Parts: sequence; C-alpha cells; structure tokens
Amino acid sequence: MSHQVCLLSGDGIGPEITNAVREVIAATGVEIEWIPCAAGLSSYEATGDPLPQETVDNIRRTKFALKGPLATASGTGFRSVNVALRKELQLYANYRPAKTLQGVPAPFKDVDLIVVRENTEGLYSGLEHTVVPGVVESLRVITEKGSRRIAKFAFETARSHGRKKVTCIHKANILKLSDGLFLDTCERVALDYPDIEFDQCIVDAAAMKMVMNPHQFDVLVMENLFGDILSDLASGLVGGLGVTPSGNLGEDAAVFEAVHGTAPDIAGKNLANPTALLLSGTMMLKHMGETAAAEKIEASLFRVLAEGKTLTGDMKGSASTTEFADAIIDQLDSVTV
Ligand SMILES: NC(=O)C1=CN([C@@H]2O[C@H](COP(=O)(O)OP(=O)(O)OC[C@H]3O[C@@H](n4cnc5c(N)ncnc54)[C@H](O)[C@@H]3O)[C@@H](O)[C@H]2O)C=CC1
Ligand SMILES: O=C(O)CCC(=O)C(=O)O
Ligand SMILES: [Mg+2]
Repeated sequence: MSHQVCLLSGDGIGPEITNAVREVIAATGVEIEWIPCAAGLSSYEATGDPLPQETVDNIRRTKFALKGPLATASGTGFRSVNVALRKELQLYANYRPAKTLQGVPAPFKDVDLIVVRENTEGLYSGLEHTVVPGVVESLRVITEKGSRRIAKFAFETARSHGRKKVTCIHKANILKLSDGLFLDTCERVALDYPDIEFDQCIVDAAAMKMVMNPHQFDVLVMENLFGDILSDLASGLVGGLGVTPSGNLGEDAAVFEAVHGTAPDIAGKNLANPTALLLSGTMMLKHMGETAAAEKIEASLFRVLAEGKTLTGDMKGSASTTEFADAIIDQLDSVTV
C-alpha cells in the first residue's frame, strides 16, 4: 500500500537530510507518495507566506509529515513556523528520546531517556506585548487541560515502552501558580498509574543531575520551554543534535522532525548528520504500521554506526551526508530483523 506523506524540506541543512531520509526509506521498498509542502524561510522568500494554509490542510489530510528544520530569526521576523504548526494541528506531545548509540562518541554509556515536552503552551504561546517603551511582557500559559493531557501521554508512553518512572520537571517553587498547576496535575494523573513510579524535580537541579548522572532518569515530562532546553541537553548526553529524533504528536496528525535546527554553519556542504531525522523517519514508519521497514533501517543504521568506518564529522568521521546515507542503504539487504 502506498502512503501519502507531506514533505516539508526545511531550511539550512533541511533539504540535504530530508533527501537522505527519503532515499533510505525508498530503498526499503515502502511506497510513499511525498506531497511537497511549502513552509519556512524558503516559502516566505518565494511567496511572502512562511506557512501557507495549503500546507496545514495537506498535513491534516494525510495525517503525516516529515519536516526538515525551519529557520526562525531571533528578535525579529515572522513567528516560528514550527510553533505555529504545533498549535494549529494541536500536536500537543513532543516525544524526544535520547538513547546511546554504539559507535557514536558521547560523554556517557547506556543513556536511555525520553523527554516528553508539552508542545502547545508555556512561554511558547507567543503572547508578548510592550507595556510601555522599555517594558515588555511574555505570557506563560499553563492550563489544567493541557497539563493533564501531556501528563497522561507521559504515563501512557512509560507503560507502552516498559518504562518504570516518570519525573515531572518544573519550577513550582518560583512559578507557584503556573508550574504549581502543572505539578499538581501531574501528581493527580500519577494516581491512575500505580505501576509507574512518579517523581518530581526542580528544573535547575534537573539540568545538573542530567549532566552528572543521566541514568537516574527514565521518562521526563515538562512544559514547553523547559522541554526545548532539556531535549537539547539530553542530545548532548548521547552524542549531539545529529542523533536525536523528535515526533510532534496529536490526536489527528503527526509531524516528524529532528530536535536540531537548520545548522547554518554546515548548511549546503553535504556535512550534516541525517541520523536524527532518519530516526524520526523510522518513528513515522512505525506510526504508519511499517514496522518491519523501520526496524530494517534501524538495524542498518546501527551497524554503520558501530562499524565506525563511515561517519559524519559530528561523530568524528569524515563521511558526507550522502556517503553516510549510501552506507546505510548498502546494509539494508544484509540485516535481519
Ligand atoms: N524544529 C526546528 O525546525 C528547529 C529550528 N531551529 C532553528 O534553527 C536555526 C539555527 O539554530 P541553532 O541555535 O544554530 O541550532 P542548530 O540545532 O541548528 O545548531 C546547533 C549546532 O548543532 C549542529 N548540528 C545541528 N544539527 C546537526 C546535524 N544534523 N548534523 C551535524 N551537526 C548538527 C550545528 O552545526 C550547530 O553547530 C534557528 O533559526 C532556529 O530557530 C532550531 C531548533 C529546532
Ligand atoms: O521554532 C524554532 O525555530 C525553534 C524551535 C526549537 O528549538 C524546538 O522546537 O526545539
Ligand atoms: Mg529546540
């Protein structure tokens, strides 16, 4: 059966890594009809619109999108298209696993944690205004409904992945109302999951603990901005942004991307590591029911990483994006899953 999937190639390294992922998926024989959709800086420059309605409509229709990173200017310019897509499509759960990969240089061994990031609220609500010149306010929206659904997602994820513990990361000592509500809601949801241990940790201490001993964590659930920051931190524990995938999941659609951004420093040079987006691609294939192909890709990828002969620069190798993708494709026929 052929699947329709929206393709948002992205800015910066986006086209290079989305091409690599498409080639690897095509080599498994899974038939995907890619629907090219405009979004981001390239769309803005071509049409003046960074997120055409047609793109949103197409994702609603096909329910799946593979997305390269999209550029958002700091302090000026249009609102983040990433954020807009998550809100518009109610992709409320950002699932960001960080797992040690054999052969990828990293500061720790055997890290295996999952950051569950609330994806539609918090400081990412984008509600900012100037009170008087020189004074601005940003609203950090936390709702009971939003907190409950992300807490439930975290516990359901723990259960379905055989995990033992969910830790709520918060700053409820200072943000007494907003994170107080988030923590309180997580505590109440935890009562419905007596088989999963529940724990909580204040975000600054959590950052230190993750860096000192990431093995003490399992599933971590938190609001949007904390999840943004700690998912990059978690990537650093397992070898960097080149290797950590991300799924933006909602009831009606899912957008698969990487944790990382457009990597302007290496864009257009065929240097980017496509591993992160490839693992997002296998996450997508599993969501579509194409589990065998996903596992085949993962087995091939893990073999290439473990052999260590064809690695991109961020993994201390010298291979290009395309050489790395070709090495994975070369393994597909010889792996058994
Ligand atoms: N979901 C998305 O589309 C995201 C978009 N962004 C956007 O990306 C732009 C650049 O953001 P930065 O803060 O520079 O973060 P970034 O994640 O693009 O880059 C940080 C560092 O990681 C490296 N890196 C990232 N991905 C890599 C890969 N696949 N292979 C090898 N090295 C990789 C980069 O070369 C750079 O040194 C900004 O406009 C930002 O708004 C940032 C994060 C997520
Ligand atoms: O929207 C952006 O440009 C950045 C988003 C981001 O860093 C993320 O989603 O992790
Ligand atoms: Mg981020």
